[in-house]
Amino acid sequence: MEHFGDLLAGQVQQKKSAVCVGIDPRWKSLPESIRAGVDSGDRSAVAKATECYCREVIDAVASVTPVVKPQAAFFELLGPAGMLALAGVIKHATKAGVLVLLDGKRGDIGSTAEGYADAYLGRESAWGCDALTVNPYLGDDTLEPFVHGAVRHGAGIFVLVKTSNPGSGFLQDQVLSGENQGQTVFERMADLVQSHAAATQGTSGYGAVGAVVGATYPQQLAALRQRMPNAWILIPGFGAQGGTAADVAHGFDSQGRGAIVNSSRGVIFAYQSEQYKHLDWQSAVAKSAHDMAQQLGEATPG
Ligand SMILES: O=c1ccn([C@@H]2O[C@H](COP(=O)(O)O)[C@@H](O)[C@H]2O)c(=O)[nH]1
Repeated sequence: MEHFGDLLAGQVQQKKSAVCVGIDPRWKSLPESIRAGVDSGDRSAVAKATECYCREVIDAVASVTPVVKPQAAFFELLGPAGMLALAGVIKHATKAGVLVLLDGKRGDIGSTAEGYADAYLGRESAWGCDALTVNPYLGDDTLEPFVHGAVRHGAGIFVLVKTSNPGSGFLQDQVLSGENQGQTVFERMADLVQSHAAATQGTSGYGAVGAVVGATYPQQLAALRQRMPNAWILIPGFGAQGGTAADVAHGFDSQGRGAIVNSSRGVIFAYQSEQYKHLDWQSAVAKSAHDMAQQLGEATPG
């Protein structure tokens, strides 16, 4: 079984791209040609059309995208039919040679966490994902089952450390007292992630346990890169949330490795922007992913 950290490193190297395309299929933003004739009140029909759109997005970006990140929320809101669509999207990406990182932000008490880990992680699991985002803020005991599950199933996890949203400082930037005096909550979390990443590292030097750090906090991203030398960093917040290529460059190591940068709306709805309006929607999506890969390549070291 290939080690997840090495598998991702291999894919990034092969495709010469650190782009992670986020699959957040908001129905109202889908191309007119996909929505035509579909009753927006019929969840089953919407889910089928959504799956169709997501498959076409994946085909358009597969050559330049080592990994896609379906956002569970946009499938869950379509009910059971949406979950079937999600399963179809995961299978399609896998067949297209693209790794699947499901953005489900799971987290619960240990025994339940074990259930989530076994449900989602690894190609043989019910959902067949290569990786999953995990919310660790219930405590270290709730992270462990995900770490063990990832190792057992040859998969990876990305743990929320410093999230991209404006309110992330409310809890994550709080300074601790006592044993860890002076550290912020997110630094303490980063140290926990690094210890799991080091313990699970493969030949690439990167582990099966990675971190989520927002592009919207470039200074913290730079510091966290140093603090977690063995952790892959998933960087959301590029594009639509304001993060730039110069901002995310801080998340890569000195050889330009160790990070993947997510853009959802900026890529999958590229046909809505002035820049790509002259293209058909699939070409607009493909071109924006290529342009993003180029921008990242130019901004990163190595
Ligand atoms: O800190 C975080 C963690 C996750 N996300 C998710 O990433 C995408 C971002 O979408 P854009 O359209 O590129 O803004 C979305 O699914 C978020 O839930 C994040 O933004 N920040």
